[in-house]
Amino acid sequence: MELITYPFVETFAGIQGEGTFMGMGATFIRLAGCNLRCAWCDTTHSFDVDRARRLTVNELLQECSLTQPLVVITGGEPTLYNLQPLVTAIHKLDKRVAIETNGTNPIPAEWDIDWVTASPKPGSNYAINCRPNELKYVVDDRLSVTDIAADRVPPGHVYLQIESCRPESARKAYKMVVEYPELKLRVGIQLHKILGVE
Ligand SMILES: Nc1nc2[nH]cc(C(=O)O)c2c(=O)[nH]1
Ligand code: SF4
Ligand SMILES: [Mg+2]
Repeated sequence: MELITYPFVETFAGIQGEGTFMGMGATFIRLAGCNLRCAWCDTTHSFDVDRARRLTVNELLQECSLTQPLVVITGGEPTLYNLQPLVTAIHKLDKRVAIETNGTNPIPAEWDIDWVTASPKPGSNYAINCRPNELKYVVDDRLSVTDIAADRVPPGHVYLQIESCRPESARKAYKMVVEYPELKLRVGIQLHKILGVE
């Protein structure tokens, strides 16, 4: 049987900079390739699948030092690949697995991912085709409150993330939280960018 390989971009130990687990020590695994092209994407270096090294689960785990309690699989769009073998291997090392997805693809329950962060994007008309634990919307000029699917996650699990630290985005996120209290939104930041780390 042919072993599954993943297009590998980078790994680093740091802190989860976004969402519910913000500030927690995390090992990041970034895979290449994305089915969208967002105007303000901050990981365009993950787009080129052809240039990425293809690693088996074992090779990937050798590459990463899984020192942190949480492992965040991100991209790009990591759901383009069957993540089940990778998640199973990480669980055997007694680590929890979170994923960062744009929400366009279903995530099979068999993958057994512990925490799904979906960040619906304008390029997919804010599609959510998985079952997220939390939602993260980048507040750009286009985002409207009608795009926000607060009913898809438990109350208080929708983050309005400020786009590229822009003051207009921060003001818009603030206003949305205050004007729509019934949606139980939260302003979200990217702590790693404020701290100047990866
Ligand atoms: N520190 C840190 N936290 C993150 N949370 C989600 C990230 C991502 O790029 O998906 C990310 C990232 O790139 N760095
Ligand atoms: S979905 Fe994420 S990785 Fe893909 S283009 Fe948009 S911001 Fe970049
Ligand atoms: Mg990032």
